[in-house]
Amino acid sequence: MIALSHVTKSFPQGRSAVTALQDVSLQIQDHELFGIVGESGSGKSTLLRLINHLEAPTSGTVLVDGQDLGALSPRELRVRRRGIGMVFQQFNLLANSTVFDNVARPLRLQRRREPDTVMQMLDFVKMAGHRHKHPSQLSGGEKQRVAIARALSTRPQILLCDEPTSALDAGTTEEVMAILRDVRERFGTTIVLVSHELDVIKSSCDRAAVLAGGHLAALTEVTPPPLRRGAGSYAERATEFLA
Ligand SMILES: Nc1ncnc2c1ncn2[C@@H]1O[C@H](COP(=O)(O)OP(=O)(O)OP(=O)(O)O)[C@@H](O)[C@H]1O
Repeated sequence: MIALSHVTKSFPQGRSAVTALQDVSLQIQDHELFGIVGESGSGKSTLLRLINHLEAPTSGTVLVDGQDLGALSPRELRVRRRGIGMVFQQFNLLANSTVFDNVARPLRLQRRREPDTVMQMLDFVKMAGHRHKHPSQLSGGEKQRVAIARALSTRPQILLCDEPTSALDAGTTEEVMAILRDVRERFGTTIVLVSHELDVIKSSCDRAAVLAGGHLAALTEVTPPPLRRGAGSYAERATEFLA
């Protein structure tokens, strides 16, 4: 479980400070697909970065499975972070490495050579056939699928996704969201998904936090849409969309 309790995060700015999050308390359960929505600047990315301790809270506590990551030594934190994968809007793939090498990299950093694991992950995101290509030869959706495979290569219990579909068109967005739903089904991963796109959160999340100006404006169950976008025939989807 991820538990934030009365978390405030301020960034110094000149002589004053910007408060990105103000007294936020929430819990994310294991295996949940949890959304974080809000307008630009509402504190979504900051909340996500607090979970793997890329940011430290100014006050309050962030516990992951009961553990305060801020209390760990740098070495312990590095080990702990292996259990928390991350996916970004701009994919962050290494341009000079092949698809295979990009996915293998987190394992190599742990001195693990597991080509079978890399291929399993590439199979899972349906990119095995592209393993010898470089990122510049891929579409945006393909790059994001590779980035997801890379994040999964070390089998994290938690996957943090920061606007993973914001650089993608609608059809590709649904493909990537379908993969994230499959990740949760197949591996039981807890997924925290930041997006400003309400339909992305609506299509996939169990619950969502709504942020406004750094405050937790609402914490809500998400009711799935009657028909998932991308599911059903074109005629069904067109009728649903237009009705
Ligand atoms: N490292 C930083 N230094 C100073 N201010 C920061 C820093 N990171 C975030 N902020 C400020 O904190 C506030 C929240 O930023 P954050 O990136 O969390 O919002 P967001 O909801 O993710 O926005 P967006 O959707 O535009 O990415 C903003 O006012 C931002 O300028």
